[in-house]
Amino acid sequence: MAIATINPATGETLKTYEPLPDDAVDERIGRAVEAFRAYRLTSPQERAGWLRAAADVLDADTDAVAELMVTEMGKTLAAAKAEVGKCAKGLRYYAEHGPAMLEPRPADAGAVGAEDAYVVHQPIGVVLAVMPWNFPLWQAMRFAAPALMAGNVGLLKHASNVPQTALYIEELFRKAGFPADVFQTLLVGSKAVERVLRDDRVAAATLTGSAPAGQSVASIAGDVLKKTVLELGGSDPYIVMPSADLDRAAEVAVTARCQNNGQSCIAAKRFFVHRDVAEEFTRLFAEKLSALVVGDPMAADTQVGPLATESGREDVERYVQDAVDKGATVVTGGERVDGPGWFYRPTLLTGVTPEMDLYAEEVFGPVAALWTVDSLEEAVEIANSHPYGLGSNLWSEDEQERATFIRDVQAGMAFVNGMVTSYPELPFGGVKQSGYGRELTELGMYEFTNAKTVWIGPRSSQQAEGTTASASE
Ligand SMILES: O=CCCCC(=O)O
Repeated sequence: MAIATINPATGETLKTYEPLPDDAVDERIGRAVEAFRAYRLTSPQERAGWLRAAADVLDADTDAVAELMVTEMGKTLAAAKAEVGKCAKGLRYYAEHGPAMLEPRPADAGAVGAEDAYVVHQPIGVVLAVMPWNFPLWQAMRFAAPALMAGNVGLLKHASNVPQTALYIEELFRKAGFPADVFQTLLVGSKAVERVLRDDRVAAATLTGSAPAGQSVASIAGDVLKKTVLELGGSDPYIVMPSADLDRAAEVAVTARCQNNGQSCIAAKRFFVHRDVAEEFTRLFAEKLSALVVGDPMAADTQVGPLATESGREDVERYVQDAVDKGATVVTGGERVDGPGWFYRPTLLTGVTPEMDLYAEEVFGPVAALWTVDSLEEAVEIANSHPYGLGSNLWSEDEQERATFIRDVQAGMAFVNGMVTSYPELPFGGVKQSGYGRELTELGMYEFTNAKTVWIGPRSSQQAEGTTASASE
């Protein structure tokens, strides 16, 4: 894919970039290494100051950066502004809590015959971040805020369709006053990732993206024995039981499925509804989906903008057509919007069966697949049969059902009476083919630190004194 800004609302190519040649990439890695030499010695408080300054820069740049994201990948302007706000909040969160997370953790020195023993989290160096276009600012910040707080330096290989946002992120950290080259954007295609990851000067990598991209990065990293964190696809279940507030569950279902124009790894994609309430929930869900305003993402009243790429819309169309060919029913939507841009109508499908491609894959667009089930156990069993295990949602007032869901659902995140959302204050990540490792909180921060065990014995002088004292007793 060319490195270019192509407006998904019009299909117009606005700006193209030549990828950085290999020697320029090598030179930037060298600069990152130099930056790390000094940056690792800065105090957590200094880094917190720069993170706070970055949040202030974002506040000031909100309108410009939000418009840039809308132009590059088509999310609505309201969603883009909310994303900028979330990034500023995340930066401030790690500025406030990061220093405490990095305090040495004392161990039981007496139990190990030491005078002092503790664990100290030290930065590991240059971390490569391979990031997707769907939350072009937040996904990068979800990595950068804890990683920079910990004293690492970052190299960002962003998705090829958001080059201007990628360049803005480098500028953001520069404007915030971080030392030079602590965070650099590499405008390169995905083929360049292997070379960067194999470079001895790069310590680790994080990737948010597709399962195939994750497999590729994990296998290269395995070959050179480097740490990786992978946040891959999701096909989150959304289970609705008879005790749920159906109207609220349907309202949130619409947001959970259509957020970001349906293009989120943590979007609810498979809806399991108990037979007793299936008809009513389906009616409410379809009614609310079809009421969504689809259109120009810059317009204030738009709720669903275009898909980010032409090929992305073709994929969605293929999944829906395949399901319909194999017997699924389109309750609402099921078609593109005529005219320029890559718009697709919010869609509800029922009658989904295992033969359909969307059953075990991820549909990256506003398409909800609904199953009628007879019990929570049945819902969880079908949900768990999917290769992904990122987030999961349950709507129920029943304590026993909640406990069963939390215990049995195979997912990195379980949300009850709400929709899966990332918060700077909560760990984020999945299991199975959704990846491994965690982002955010101290768990995320520690992924890219060396948890160094420190054991300090008594000083020789003390030992000698102790020996003399006991000899004279
Ligand atoms: O595609 C993944 C979306 C994650 C969004 C988030 O972190 O909120």
